[in-house]
Amino acid sequence: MAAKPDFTEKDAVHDGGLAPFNASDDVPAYDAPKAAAFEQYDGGAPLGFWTRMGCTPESFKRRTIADEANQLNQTLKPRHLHMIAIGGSIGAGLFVGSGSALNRAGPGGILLDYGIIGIMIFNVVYALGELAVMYPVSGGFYTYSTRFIDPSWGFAMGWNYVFQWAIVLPLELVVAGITISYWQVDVNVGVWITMFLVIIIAINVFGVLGYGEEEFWSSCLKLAAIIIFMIIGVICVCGGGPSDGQFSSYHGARFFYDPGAFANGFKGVCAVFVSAAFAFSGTELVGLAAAEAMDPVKALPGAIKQVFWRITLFYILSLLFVGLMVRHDDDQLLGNNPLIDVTASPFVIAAKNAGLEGFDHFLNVVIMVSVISIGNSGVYGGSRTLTALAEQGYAPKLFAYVDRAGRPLWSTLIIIACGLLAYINISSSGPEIFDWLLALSGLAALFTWGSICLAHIRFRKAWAYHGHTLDEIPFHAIFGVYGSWLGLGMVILVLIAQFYVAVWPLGGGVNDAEGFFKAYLALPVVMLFWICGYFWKKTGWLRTHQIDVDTGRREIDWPRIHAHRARLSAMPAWRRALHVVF
Ligand SMILES: NC(=[NH2+])NCCC[C@H](N)C(=O)O
Repeated sequence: MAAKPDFTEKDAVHDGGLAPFNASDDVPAYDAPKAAAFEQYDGGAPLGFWTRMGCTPESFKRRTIADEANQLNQTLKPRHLHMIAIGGSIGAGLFVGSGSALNRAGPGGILLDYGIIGIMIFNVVYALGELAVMYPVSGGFYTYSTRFIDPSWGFAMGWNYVFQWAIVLPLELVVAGITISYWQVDVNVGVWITMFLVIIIAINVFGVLGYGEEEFWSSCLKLAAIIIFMIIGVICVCGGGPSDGQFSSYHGARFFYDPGAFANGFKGVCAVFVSAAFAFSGTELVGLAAAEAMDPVKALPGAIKQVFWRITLFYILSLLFVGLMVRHDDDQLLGNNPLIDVTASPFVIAAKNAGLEGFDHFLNVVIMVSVISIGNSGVYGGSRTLTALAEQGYAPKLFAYVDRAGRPLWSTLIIIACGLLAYINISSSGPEIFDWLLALSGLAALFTWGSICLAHIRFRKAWAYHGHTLDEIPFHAIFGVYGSWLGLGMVILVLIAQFYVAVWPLGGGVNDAEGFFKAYLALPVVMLFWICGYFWKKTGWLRTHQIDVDTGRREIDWPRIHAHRARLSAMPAWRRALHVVF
């Protein structure tokens, strides 16, 4: 192993009295958890259980704990982070939206689309992990853009992220309401929307723990559903389906030949990138949640590795089976709205075609739970980012208020208030408005990911410039800076592909202005924020020598890391390879 890197002063503190390295630990344990103290005390006074849970009037008072940079709780356990990485914010985009994607691109096309976005997000999450282990983030990874790219761009990215989630919440509430109509209950969707909104408010009373626990269980449910779906898929494709269904004899990959692997050729593939991006968006939340974890340095690398499973199991394998079991020219795929009409879910259609009684109902429940969980992720992601913006002076100070239960009170309330937009869907112009919201949020995610990659690239450059070595980085992005270049390059290509279909849409001809902006609205929105940020902060692109890589670095327990690295390099190659993905 390489020589011990230059220690910072902070690290020197750790050189005495270290806990012995625990060889049975599978993930590196770098620094000691400092969570418990935040839980029990606030400004010196011990808090009661219900106050910490956010249920007493006392909980709503302003928190005044010592760590000024992070007033949030640090209570998420590794299991929460792991499940957030595996299944957090998977929902309508995958379960329902993939139907219209299949229709537009064909089974081979969607594999290509989701595969490309998958490789992109894989690199994004690793880049984010490397940065988050180095620099503790309190509530917003857009701060990496501020620090390493350009403060005005950081401003734009922060607000862009808040808006993405603020508009996703009402969207998910509507989808949840519509899942119920699958059972043909004769009750106005407004009633269901209200009910789901109340559920989300109730979860948020418990702050980050409510979010963590809800994501944990809903991800378990999603994981179970996907695994069941794939087992059924294997059986059906091999011909073991019920005798009254489509899969009673060997089926194989025939839909890849007839009607074909690609539906609209190259253009079809280009047209589906944004739907795929929408389905993947939220994967980056694990980096945000790290700020509220007990021991992020230990838990985050482990959680980040789960993203590989998320991409392969949830997206690639499940869509492979979808493509094997549903014809891309199946009329049922043409729902009223690509995301909102649950009957157009290819998972439901596959089960129906197989003649499996009841599976569609089960999937419908899964979809309903997932979309509520994403609504909740929306409240989480939006409120934390808004709080961080306020702390940095990029948003009104009011939103920096964190109460004694560790909840960013006003930011949470304002994002929940955006959920009320769901009711406009009930009016006749509702679906039209939703098309716009959807277009906005899918593309917006691409800007977030691109800037995470760019921030990582800039960080590595400045890191070397200031004379640091790679050994001083506790957790490395798996493909290093090349991974981030790949991620960034893919984001740019996808933006170009989307531009191409925005101008020359699938149906043929040239798009009108409305159609173009529907497909590309996020760009002017981001640009607007960027310009506002520029006039406000009056700063531009940061030169390498201007980038400060030392302030606010996490205290790292180096001897432990060295012990861990030594242990790793002593392993046989196959175990090291396994260690990369498990
Ligand atoms: N920030 C966002 N664009 N969030 C949207 C999350 C959508 C979620 N991935 C889904 O499949 O429904």
